[in-house]
Amino acid sequence: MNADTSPNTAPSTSQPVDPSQNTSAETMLSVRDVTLAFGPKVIQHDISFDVKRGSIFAVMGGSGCGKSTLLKSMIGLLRPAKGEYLVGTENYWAGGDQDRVRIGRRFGVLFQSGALWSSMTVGENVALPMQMFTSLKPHTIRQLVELKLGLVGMLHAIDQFPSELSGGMKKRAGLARAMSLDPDILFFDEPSAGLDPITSARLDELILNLRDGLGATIVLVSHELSSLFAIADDGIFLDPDSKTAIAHGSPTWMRDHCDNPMVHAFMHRERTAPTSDGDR
Ligand SMILES: Nc1ncnc2c1ncn2[C@@H]1O[C@H](COP(=O)(O)OP(=O)(O)OP(=O)(O)O)[C@@H](O)[C@H]1O
Repeated sequence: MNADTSPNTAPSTSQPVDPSQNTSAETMLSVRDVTLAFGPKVIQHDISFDVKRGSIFAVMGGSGCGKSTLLKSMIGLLRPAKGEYLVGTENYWAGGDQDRVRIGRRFGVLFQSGALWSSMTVGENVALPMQMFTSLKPHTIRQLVELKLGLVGMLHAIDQFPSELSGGMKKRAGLARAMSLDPDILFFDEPSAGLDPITSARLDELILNLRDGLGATIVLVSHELSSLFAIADDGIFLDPDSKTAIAHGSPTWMRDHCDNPMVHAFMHRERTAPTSDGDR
């Protein structure tokens, strides 16, 4: 991302920006001057960035800075106090509920826990969005479920219940369900949380395969540095003190070239001084 001031690409603040970003790729999601708040409590303000088609975009920052709040807002669970989200050319919050439901169908979400229905098999979990939102016939749904589970290496577990799965398998099954309706954008909340390093590395590989093999566009929240360096093409770093973005670029660029002390410390796993909110 360069410091271009065209409305499609420019962060509104003067944070350090990675100059190596591909600004010509199609923008799938544009976050424009967004402020997030719970009542009078502002969590982040004036956040702007673009997510490009076929890229992996990471929302980064220390604990409590507002990563999950931003993700929640991007998937339509929290209306921003100010600013807008453009999904392709559509303004997510500008229309009515029906418009939001329609646009939201273009999103697939993988929650931290996998969020599978415990009383349904893996196959039934993946089939559910298709049964709810399409008029596909049962045998077509079954074929699609098998396809999605095959993509994440979980076809063998189609008839198992979530309680029979390991943490990594639950994530994979959750991923298959997130892809159930062929979303334009996948959102992952801490995909590696709770996984051992090997399982986490396998999940990273799978996420890269989805990007490279299917051209998936992915937005994720993570503070797993090894995972961020391995998979993310672009990202934003949120600061809990100034309550806005303080760097914009790939995690490797932030690690190697960003001289903001907070970003540098985070990317190099250094301790920073406790802030007013305590030692995060
Ligand atoms: N429903 C809510 N009402 C009021 N404040 C909230 C609410 N949800 C989150 N917050 C506050 O918003 C801030 C950001 O929380 P959030 O969970 O988005 O941070 P995070 O960066 O995702 O943290 P972590 O990395 O620890 O998961 C925190 O101060 C939190 O207490």
